Amino acid sequence: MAEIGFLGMGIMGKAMAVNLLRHGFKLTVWNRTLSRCDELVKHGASVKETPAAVIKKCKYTIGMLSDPAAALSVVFDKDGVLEQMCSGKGYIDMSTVDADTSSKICEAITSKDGYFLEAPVSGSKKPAEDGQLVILAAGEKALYEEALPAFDVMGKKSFFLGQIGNGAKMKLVVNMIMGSMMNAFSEGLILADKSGLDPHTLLDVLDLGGIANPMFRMKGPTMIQENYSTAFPLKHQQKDMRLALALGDENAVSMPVAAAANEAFKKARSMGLGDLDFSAVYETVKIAKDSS
Ligand SMILES: NC(=O)C1=CN([C@@H]2O[C@H](COP(=O)(O)OP(=O)(O)OC[C@H]3O[C@@H](n4cnc5c(N)ncnc54)[C@H](OP(=O)(O)O)[C@@H]3O)[C@@H](O)[C@H]2O)C=CC1
Ligand SMILES: O=CC(=O)O
Repeated sequence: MAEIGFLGMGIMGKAMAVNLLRHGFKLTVWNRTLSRCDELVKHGASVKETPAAVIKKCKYTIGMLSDPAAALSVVFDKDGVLEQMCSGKGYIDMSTVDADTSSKICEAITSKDGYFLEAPVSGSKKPAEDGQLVILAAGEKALYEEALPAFDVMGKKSFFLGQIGNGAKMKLVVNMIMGSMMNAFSEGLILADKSGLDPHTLLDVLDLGGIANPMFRMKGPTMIQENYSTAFPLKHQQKDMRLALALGDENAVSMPVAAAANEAFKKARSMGLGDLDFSAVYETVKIAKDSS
């Protein structure tokens, strides 16, 4: 089995890489903060000191980075992906970015005769650990097919959505809905509490009805306990709202609900909650309640 490169050992990258190693894939990994690769070595990964060195060694390489700036930096900066990209090699960016960022990366990779695929994922830390992600790929079909054995380990379902940008857009639409739902859910929890109802009973009622969903089921109990242990960092959810709103701008789609949700996530960031789980947006609603 050919060795796969993996750039970015954050919450998601690490979970996805460990899962691949557990299933017998050989990986060479890199992370900006190199010490974060130590745990991967214990699971059998090799480490290189630059993205370029990973690309040189591997037939194809996956990137899982925080945001557009990070995704671009890893490709274009000194010792980056582009330096060793050449014919026969592939790069798969699984970060959540906008279609423009993905197109810039695609153009640069293909100008070096390399293959490019964008493949953002739906699903958080636990689905990444369990290989239960939903993969939203677009771009070079041949690279998609080459990576399918790895996608089948990382995810429960992979979609090939056609031309570059479609995977990025699909991911932003999904996360725009998720961020808006999280805000409505937070308001509901407070409204129940303020009206003299038990929020736990609200969770039971929700779970039996037409709007039952895994997010309410998983996040509800921890939010009531004010436990925001990070699975999906709030700063990344706000980035996704911002990028989704920009997509709305481009297409003249009015999104007042998403715009309000974005404001709540911005407020949470200004309160220093950006590194907590995105469910910590609940704190912005609680403040209003506590001060009344
Ligand atoms: N967590 C989740 O539930 C999900 C996240 N996503 C998306 O996946 C991506 C990764 O998320 P997640 O793992 O949670 O994020 P983390 O914040 O845990 O990790 C971010 C990674 O990006 C690296 N990074 C940040 N800035 C730079 C830079 N300028 N140059 C090089 N590397 C950089 C970090 O390196 P360092 O360690 O050095 O800081 C780290 O490896 C994001 O786009 C996110 O929106 C998608 C689905 C679910
Ligand atoms: O991007 C986050 C997720 O849970 O999906």
